Amino acid sequence: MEPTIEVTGLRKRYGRTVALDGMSCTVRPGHVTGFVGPNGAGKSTTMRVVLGLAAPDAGTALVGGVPYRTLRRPLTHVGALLDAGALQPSRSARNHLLWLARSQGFAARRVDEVLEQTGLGGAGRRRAGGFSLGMRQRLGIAAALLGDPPVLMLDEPFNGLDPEGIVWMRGLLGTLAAQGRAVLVSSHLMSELQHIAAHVVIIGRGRVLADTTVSELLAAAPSLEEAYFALTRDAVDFRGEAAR
Ligand SMILES: Nc1ncnc2c1ncn2[C@@H]1O[C@H](COP(=O)(O)OP(=O)(O)OP(=O)(O)O)[C@@H](O)[C@H]1O
Repeated sequence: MEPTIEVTGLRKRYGRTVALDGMSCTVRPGHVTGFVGPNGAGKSTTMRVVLGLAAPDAGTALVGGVPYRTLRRPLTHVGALLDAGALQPSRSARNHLLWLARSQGFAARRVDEVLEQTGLGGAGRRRAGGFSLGMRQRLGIAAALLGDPPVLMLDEPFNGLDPEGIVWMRGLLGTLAAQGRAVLVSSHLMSELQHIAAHVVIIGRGRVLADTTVSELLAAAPSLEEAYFALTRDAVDFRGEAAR
């Protein structure tokens, strides 16, 4: 499977709210692609549509050229971190991952590998409900890595991480991309993206405002943050909703 995410002409309304308004972009392998935009711009909705968790009103979303729902053993194709809080609180971290692994026919050994890889080796038997936000993020990453997928889609993976966790996450994302995977990372932390992303898709009000390399943006603006502000000035969702 070619590690790509291709989104074409996605439209999605929730009642009167236009969440996606013709979203199109392609995420390619070998580098981290940053996915940024103001609150409510449509980042999570795009990711949910790619994963088949929300149905678009129009348009297509393909992973490696096919819709996610047609993938057999999907975790071997796409690893996703959408909501790190989405776990059974009474289950241990290890059992949470074992349950996922069994559903996909992975060996239990793989669970221990991803626990180690995410720094949770010593916490695997602790109740996930008692985890800090940063630990939940790590557990969410562990789940995303379980199937060793060529495509990763991570919604705000830096959330809740302490400084050591942030450095670790930077390194991990760089390694995953260098291994030839397609890595899509949404974040509001422009300075973080400037560190790790080679490509950025900037969105506003459900559509793409810029889909370009970080170096191209930095050639026109002193920082990624300033480039972002210039592009999104008129696309702040909850303050501009009436203008739609
Ligand atoms: N299930 C839903 N029901 C109703 N409205 C929704 C739903 N999901 C998303 N929306 C709306 O769709 C728009 C896009 O939301 P989305 O969560 O995709 O944005 P986002 O870019 O991820 O924002 P944030 O940066 O705040 O996480 C918002 O106006 C949001 O309120």
